Amino acid sequence: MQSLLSANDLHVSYGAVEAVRGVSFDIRQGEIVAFLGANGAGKSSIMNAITGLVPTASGQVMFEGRDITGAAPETLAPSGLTLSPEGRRVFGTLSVADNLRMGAFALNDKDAVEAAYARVYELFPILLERKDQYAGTLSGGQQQMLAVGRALMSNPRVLLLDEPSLGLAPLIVDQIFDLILKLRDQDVTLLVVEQNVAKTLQVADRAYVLVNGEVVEQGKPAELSASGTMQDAYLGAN
Ligand SMILES: Nc1ncnc2c1ncn2[C@@H]1O[C@H](COP(=O)(O)OP(=O)(O)OP(=O)(O)O)[C@@H](O)[C@H]1O
Repeated sequence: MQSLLSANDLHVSYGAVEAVRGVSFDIRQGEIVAFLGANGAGKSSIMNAITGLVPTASGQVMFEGRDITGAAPETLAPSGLTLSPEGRRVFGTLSVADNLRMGAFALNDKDAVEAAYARVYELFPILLERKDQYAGTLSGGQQQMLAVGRALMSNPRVLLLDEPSLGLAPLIVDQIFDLILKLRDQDVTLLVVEQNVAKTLQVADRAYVLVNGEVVEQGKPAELSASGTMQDAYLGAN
């Protein structure tokens, strides 16, 4: 399979804090790849560096054969790479439909926008039901669906999901993981950061385990679960 998104020796620093220390990865078309690790392991920093939200200190990020290191976030969505950030940052005083519309800024014709709405409303019927409601009045799970829906409005080929199940009730968590599988069936390649290790390993094709900003292990879920590294990663051992 062809490499779609990759990083080579990626470093991210915040002043003296070295959050990401020489991370390399390679994601191929059609894969669901997970980044796992304890709080502060550097997962969000990797996602944010890929999408230009935080500066890359050194290293290289490639997307579809192009060097996108340090590219501005607004240039990436039009090229097919979109992040659904941690914390469901929806605009509470805008309607559900208007929140979705913001995700479609990269689409330049009305038919494409309508098709994107139709796809998101089919994936999340509750958003259609609530389309005129202020996003701030949605439940946590619905706001998460809106955040993912907004990212999907740009028709990404690669979708980065940062902690999509965080703080959600078990039933909604199951829906989020079902959605990840459904999106893969729609040819979306997924990079998922998660703390819900068990669920994530049920859907992921491969995972990278991070400790203190470094990849300590990678492989297929069955290989990882069999080793003690995962446990160490979550206990914060290094
Ligand atoms: N804006 C920032 N300024 C300073 N330090 C930061 C900043 N963002 C993250 N860090 C630090 O960088 C390290 C990695 O954080 P990051 O958020 O990438 O980890 P994470 O694995 O995503 O954790 P979490 O699961 O808690 O979101 C942590 O030590 C964190 O405190």
